[in-house]
Amino acid sequence: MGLDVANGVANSKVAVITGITGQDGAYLSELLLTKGYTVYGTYRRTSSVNFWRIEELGIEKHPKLHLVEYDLTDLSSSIRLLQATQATEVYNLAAQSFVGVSFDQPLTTADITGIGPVNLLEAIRIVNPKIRFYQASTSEMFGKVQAIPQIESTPFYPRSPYGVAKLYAHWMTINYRESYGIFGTSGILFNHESPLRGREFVTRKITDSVAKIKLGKLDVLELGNMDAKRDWGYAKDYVEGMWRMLQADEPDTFVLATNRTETVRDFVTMAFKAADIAIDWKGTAEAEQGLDAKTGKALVKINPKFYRPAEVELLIGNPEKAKAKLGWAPHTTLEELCRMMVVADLARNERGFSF
Ligand SMILES: Nc1nc2c(ncn2[C@@H]2O[C@H](COP(=O)(O)OP(=O)(O)O[C@H]3O[C@H](CO)[C@@H](O)[C@H](O)[C@@H]3O)[C@@H](O)[C@H]2O)c(=O)[nH]1
Repeated sequence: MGLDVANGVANSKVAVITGITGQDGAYLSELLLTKGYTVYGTYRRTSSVNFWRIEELGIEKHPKLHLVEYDLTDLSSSIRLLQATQATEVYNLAAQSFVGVSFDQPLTTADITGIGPVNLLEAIRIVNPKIRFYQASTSEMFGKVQAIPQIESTPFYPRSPYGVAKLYAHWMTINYRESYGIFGTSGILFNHESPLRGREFVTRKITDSVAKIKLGKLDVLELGNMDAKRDWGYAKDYVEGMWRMLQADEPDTFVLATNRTETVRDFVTMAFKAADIAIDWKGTAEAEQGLDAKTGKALVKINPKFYRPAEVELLIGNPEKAKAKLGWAPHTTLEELCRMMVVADLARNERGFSF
């Protein structure tokens, strides 16, 4: 039994976190280890598995962190995982999580992101129905939003194969809760970012590019739809919310968000500002450019290849329920988050880091 550092008591809790190589998997592992959990973090066999995130957090050699090869699309693998680990909590963070890719790979996305979680729910039903299950649902399920701001009861209207797949898994979690009494909780998380974000997502693409431009390693940042509005929070705040959801008395559905929305363009301006570069926006629609206010040099351009077949134009969530029932609130402003990411990417680019 480990010592729960936060509460000073013995902790025999065992968590399985699928998707340990991702941003949320890394932060959640760090959080649960500090709480004394034994953590089994799963990763998928690929030719180049990369643990740079848990290495950056310095937890890759933690004695209570075990890395396990596992495939979410395989039921027998899911059953063996729960039997072997004796898990008390399962956090399903594994997914094909890039919205843009889901338009090119809709069936793979459906398999991993939609049906994958049902393998875990079935495994829980078979191995130990008392295991608590967290499903990483998403604000992408709101898609073409039916109300502003979005809350737990807002009707869904997904706009991507990824959003549709996530919605299936979301309802299956609720269905297993209602049908079999499984503690299946779904967190509808709005966009959450950090220095550990992958560069395929827009915020990190921006902060990494801004750092490269500042250091003279890149001329121009090319983006798609800069009018899209997102409710961006800090991933570290959000994994705390996931953990709180599984400590509640009852399984439920919760929105985690900041209740503030900004355009991609605003985030670009903010990121350049964090690197002491002022941007002037010129032109309209496809011809829009961001110019260096001092030199007039083009630093940002639209490239239509980054547009999506269908777009989610506006997301903004109200986390009132999580606040009232879980005592959860975001603690990091978008300006602080953006600056943290730019500073990290400046340091990384200076030392030639490439993830
Ligand atoms: N990735 C990317 N997005 C761009 C670009 N240019 C504009 N965008 C716009 O930036 C917005 C955010 O894109 P992403 O950062 O890729 O995130 P997302 O599509 O909102 O999805 C993320 O958040 C979801 C929660 O709402 C998550 O579920 C999902 O896995 C992912 O983390 C989208 O409207 C996208 O069209 C670009 O060059 N790259």
